Amino acid sequence: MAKHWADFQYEIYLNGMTGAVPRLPTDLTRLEELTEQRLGPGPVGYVAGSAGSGSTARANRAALDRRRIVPRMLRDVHERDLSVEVLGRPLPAPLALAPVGVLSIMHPDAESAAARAAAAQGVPYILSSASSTPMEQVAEAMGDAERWFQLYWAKDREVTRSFLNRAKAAGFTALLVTLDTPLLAWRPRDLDQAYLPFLHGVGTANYFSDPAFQAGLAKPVHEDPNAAVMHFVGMFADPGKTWPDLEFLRENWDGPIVLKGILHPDDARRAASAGMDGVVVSNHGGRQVAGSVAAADALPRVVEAAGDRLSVLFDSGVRTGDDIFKALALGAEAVLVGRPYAYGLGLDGQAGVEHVIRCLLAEFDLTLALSGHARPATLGPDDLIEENA
Ligand SMILES: Cc1cc2nc3c(=O)[nH]c(=O)nc-3n(C[C@H](O)[C@H](O)[C@H](O)COP(=O)(O)O)c2cc1C
Ligand SMILES: CC(C)CC(=O)C(=O)O
Repeated sequence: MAKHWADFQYEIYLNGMTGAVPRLPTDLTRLEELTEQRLGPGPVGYVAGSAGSGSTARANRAALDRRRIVPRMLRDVHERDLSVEVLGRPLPAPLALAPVGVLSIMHPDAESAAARAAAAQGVPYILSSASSTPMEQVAEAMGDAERWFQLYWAKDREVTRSFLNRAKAAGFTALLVTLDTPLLAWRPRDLDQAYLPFLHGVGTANYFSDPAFQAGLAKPVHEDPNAAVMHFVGMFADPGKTWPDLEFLRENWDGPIVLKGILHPDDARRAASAGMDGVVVSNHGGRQVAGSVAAADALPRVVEAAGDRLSVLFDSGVRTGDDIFKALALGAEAVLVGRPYAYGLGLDGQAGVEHVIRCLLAEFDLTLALSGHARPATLGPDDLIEENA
């Protein structure tokens, strides 16, 4: 019998018989405010912030909220199985932790704690290129648990080649290449506080520990850390890249490659033609293009363009189990969640991240059951209506 994630609900109630209540709220939309109270506006501002006036982040939420579930009755949901296969890998549920860099601004155990939480709950951890902990150290914290690597595609080919070799050697099985961040967007919350973690050397661990990166420096990192930071800023992304450049990645990575940040169906078609394995429909949680299409509004057209040639994953705005239901009903195979687990980490370390995963999946399991489904595979567009469409 598959695990029933919904059992977390009764675990909480039964613990309550001895006077215990959850350390963190089970409505995950409350985490941002709590984290800000606990950690102050600087770091939380970086995590919570988005591009421009925040219209894309708001649109992400509105597009999910506007879609309403139409539950079905009497369909035997007694035994349920949330497991799915994504990129040829069996997953216990259609959820992975999104790549979120610079996590040491939230908690000293940073990515290692988040990765351990993902491993404990069995969901894939996607490590950011801009992590505050070197990839080998995070991999070690995870044992043989499922891990994927997110690539910021550097200007310097040798650094990219070196990252791919290191990630492979450290057991990362899939590569997510983020395409929506060739430049850092206009982010007023960070600008108004003049706060950017990278300038303080946070989020540079993979680079500073990399022989190919070090080869580009006049002096070792510890002798001139400011020069190392400026070298990172100048090379971590490359606005000059075009579609034919993907060949280099295909040649240097033999596992699945997924393009993150796809919103237009033609870009999904190009991804398939370029031999990619999947896409993440994402607007980077509203952090890049202000005024962008909401990720959930872009999803159906990308799913149609992808056909059976690409795996389609989804992120940007997922906060609840019913959001996962909606993304899957619109055609995503799985979702990634970003900020909520970063807040969980900030509030309670590894346990906080595990709390976020368990809440999301318990609520998804219950939403699935209460709407007449025993498995993610039976979800489809008929399960939703769009208000005011
Ligand atoms: C603080 C922060 C750092 C992030 N760092 C990265 C990163 O290094 N690489 C990447 O591809 N996406 C990064 N993202 C974007 C996430 O992977 C994901 O697309 C986004 O958070 C999803 O939206 P959500 O936060 O609403 O769940 C970051 C997001 C946040 C909030
Ligand atoms: C700009 C990156 C290095 C980090 C990131 O993706 C983000 O802050 O959204």
